[in-house]
Amino acid sequence: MTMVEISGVKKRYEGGFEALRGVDLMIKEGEILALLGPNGAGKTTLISAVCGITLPTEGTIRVGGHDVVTDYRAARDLIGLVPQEINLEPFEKVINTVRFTRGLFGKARNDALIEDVLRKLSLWDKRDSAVKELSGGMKRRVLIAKALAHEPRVLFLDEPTAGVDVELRRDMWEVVAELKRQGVTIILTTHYIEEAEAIADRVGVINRGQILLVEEKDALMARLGQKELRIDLSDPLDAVPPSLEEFDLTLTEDRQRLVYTYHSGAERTGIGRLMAAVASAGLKVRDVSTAQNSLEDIFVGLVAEQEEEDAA
Ligand SMILES: Nc1ncnc2c1ncn2[C@@H]1O[C@H](COP(=O)(O)OP(=O)(O)OP(=O)(O)O)[C@@H](O)[C@H]1O
Repeated sequence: MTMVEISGVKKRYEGGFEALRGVDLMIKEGEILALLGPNGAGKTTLISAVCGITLPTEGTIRVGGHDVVTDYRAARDLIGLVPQEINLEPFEKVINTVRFTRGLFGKARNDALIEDVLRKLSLWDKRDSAVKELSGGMKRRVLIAKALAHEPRVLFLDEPTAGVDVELRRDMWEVVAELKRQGVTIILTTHYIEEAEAIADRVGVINRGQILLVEEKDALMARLGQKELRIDLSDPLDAVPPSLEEFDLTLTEDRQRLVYTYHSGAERTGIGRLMAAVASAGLKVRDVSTAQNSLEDIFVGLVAEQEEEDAA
């Protein structure tokens, strides 16, 4: 079942800036989608639109089949939101803050559930502390607890681990894994590829208000796992020698470097055989180096493509 359905969504802010330029995205129930993108890409705007905080200028969004504009209440009831900015009542006790959120959503009091949420987020010992006494990382945990207090079916995490320590990051990942087991759909925005790698089923890349790619994480990771072996030669070559044909090498323009592409995760990379074949072909090697495709390379490539398209 499709849990979140975003069709043709555009958002133009007052003043004319178009933060979303036609977004289509389907998210299945129980799926974890990580949305990656540089600052200002439109991640927060998109989440705000799905949560009914920002009104799209064009397009429709449904959550659990409910239109977030015309059927706001029903859609919003399904959603938990962990915002990027900490917006807590400083003098309130942790436990009351979390209980209050549940009440806001019209759910009956459930102390066992609140205790469970607070324990999972290592907040139980702090339940009677005033929010203002907590560290920044602890406050972020409270935001997550609040979002979970009304048992959402869809959870949005807007850069949940930006600027937090490794321990909280791991805790958060565990909480996400458990929610997934319960069938909760999770959408998180992040700048960290390792975060997407750790928890996402699919990864989307957004830039300048457009989704540039949505791909199964494993496929994306396979692409990220591609490496290049660069062999610098002492003497320029006219062409790749026929004896090296099977390695599908490319010769760079200066004719002094052979480039071999392989998969770093593969059992057999073929590097040993290649080097032996290079020596047999009588080529003198001056240096070798390797380079890995990073998400940044993928970003840069996608962004360059997008700019070319925009210019066309
Ligand atoms: N209320 C607003 N009025 C006008 N422009 C806005 C408003 N909110 C956001 N923008 C602009 O829309 C663009 C997208 O912002 P958004 O916060 O959605 O990006 P983001 O991908 O979440 O970025 P970050 O990673 O920095 O949080 C930015 O250029 C931002 O300046």
